Amino acid sequence: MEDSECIMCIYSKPLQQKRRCFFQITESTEHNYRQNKKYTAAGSVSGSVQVCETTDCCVGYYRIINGTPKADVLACDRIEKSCPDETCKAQPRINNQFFTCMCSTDLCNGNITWGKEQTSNPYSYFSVVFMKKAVKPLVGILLFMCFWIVAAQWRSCLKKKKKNLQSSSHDYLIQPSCSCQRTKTSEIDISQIELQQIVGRGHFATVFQGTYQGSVVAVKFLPAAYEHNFNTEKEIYELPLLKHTSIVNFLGAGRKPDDKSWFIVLQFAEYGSLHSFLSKQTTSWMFSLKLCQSLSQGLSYLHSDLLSHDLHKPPVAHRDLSSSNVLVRAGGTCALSDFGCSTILRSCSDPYCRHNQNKNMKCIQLGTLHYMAPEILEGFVNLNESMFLMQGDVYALGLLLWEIWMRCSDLFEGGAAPQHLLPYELELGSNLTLESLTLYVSYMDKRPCIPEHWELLPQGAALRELLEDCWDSDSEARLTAHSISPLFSDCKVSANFLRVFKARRMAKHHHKCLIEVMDLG
Ligand SMILES: Nc1ncnc2c1ncn2[C@@H]1O[C@H](COP(=O)(O)OP(=O)(O)OP(=O)(O)O)[C@@H](O)[C@H]1O
Repeated sequence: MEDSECIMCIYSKPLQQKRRCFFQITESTEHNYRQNKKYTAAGSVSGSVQVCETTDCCVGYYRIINGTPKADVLACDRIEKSCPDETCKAQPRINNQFFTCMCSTDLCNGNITWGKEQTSNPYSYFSVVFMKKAVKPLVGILLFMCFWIVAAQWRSCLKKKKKNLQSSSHDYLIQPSCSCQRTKTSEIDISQIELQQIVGRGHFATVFQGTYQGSVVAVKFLPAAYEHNFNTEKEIYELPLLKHTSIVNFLGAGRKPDDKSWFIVLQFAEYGSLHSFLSKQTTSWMFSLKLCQSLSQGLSYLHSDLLSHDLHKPPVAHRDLSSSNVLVRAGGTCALSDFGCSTILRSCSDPYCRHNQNKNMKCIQLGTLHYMAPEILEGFVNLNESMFLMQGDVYALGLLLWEIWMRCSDLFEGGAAPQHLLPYELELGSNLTLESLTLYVSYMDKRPCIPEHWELLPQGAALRELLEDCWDSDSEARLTAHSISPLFSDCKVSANFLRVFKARRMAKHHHKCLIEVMDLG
């Protein structure tokens, strides 16, 4: 009886079939070899059909040649994500020349479909885009005039509403899950600081070494016109619970009475920026791990959403991570700094909180170009989506780990690590442009070169895997900062980094450190 019930139950349930997608990888395209390999591994391939191993989505990468879409890559998607569309709807990538699509029915990626304003003929689509571009300003002016008249009538009404909002925002401050709390920092009088030499310059700031209340400090001066940057950075430092060993310690801020410049007083980092540190010296394997560990812990902490004793620290996306914005302290640990472009990711819709969120587009242009994630280069980042901003930081973290390991003498024969280079400096030169970088990183899907001989080192494969999982072109496929930092935690010095690292990777979401690091020194 039991047996027959069991058989009935098997036959009454439809067998869960795996998704089948068209498979094609055009070898002649410049689409990256590594990426192609990952698509090949996404399922078993038989001729032009792939049976997906882990996902229910088919993907297509198309480009327009003589007005016709030609498939570069057709395959199963590499990671599980939502793809509700039954047909493969075109999503433009770069300059409307490249399109991706994603869909969830068998063999749906064989045909790319076009949205309302797109047509099956991409030429017509481009002409629609062109028309839109040309007509837009005219329509814009007309609309603006209409709105201006209406706006005048509604102005007084809006003023009233704004008043109401401001008063309700005070109630809001006491809600910890979505708070805009700040810690009170004392204002510092510039006469209390004894300034010494300049130790750094950025796009906006000049940084001095100085002494304040008997301690060595760094004083970051911003010209009077950069009040917005000053306020953004100060606001981040004043968030409750922001103090962490891997985030530079904020001591206070103020304004100089003479030239009205703003200043921020920070704990002094003896080795300066990671950039200047790596330019001057190489590291041992253990030293490099210390740098990587503290760096990833700092980012994980910055991204965390913490609630402790009625204090709430919302997640923060740095958005300008680079080796110039990471400092190295005397103990050989990293500390994150320069939060002038950062965004506080509050999970609230209250306008009072929202208006404080930094959506400064200038930052995207000013942030060091080299570290910009492909989705940021392509302009596909929705500034309202926290995940995208944080995963942009993880991409930059991958580049920073690469930068550190490229200066680790234990990873090079005879200890001869190459001179320090920024990511993509070797491939694109020191004056790289947004266009060349977008083409290289986004379309060609290339990344900084990982030395081939690393494969022969016990930890080489693990390093490659970690880097590739940080700088994946698909932001959702990247590791998160929270999952990276435990990889370095409490690492005992012992043999076989690779074996234990692999185990660690399989248990990606465990928070216990499983890595035991090989000491090559
Ligand atoms: N606490 C510190 N200790 C030692 N050096 C520091 C410290 N803070 C900053 N510096 C030095 O000053 C440089 C510029 O600082 P910072 O990056 O904060 O300026 P910025 O104008 O905001 O930079 P960016 O051009 O990235 O926007 C750093 O790269 C570093 O060399």
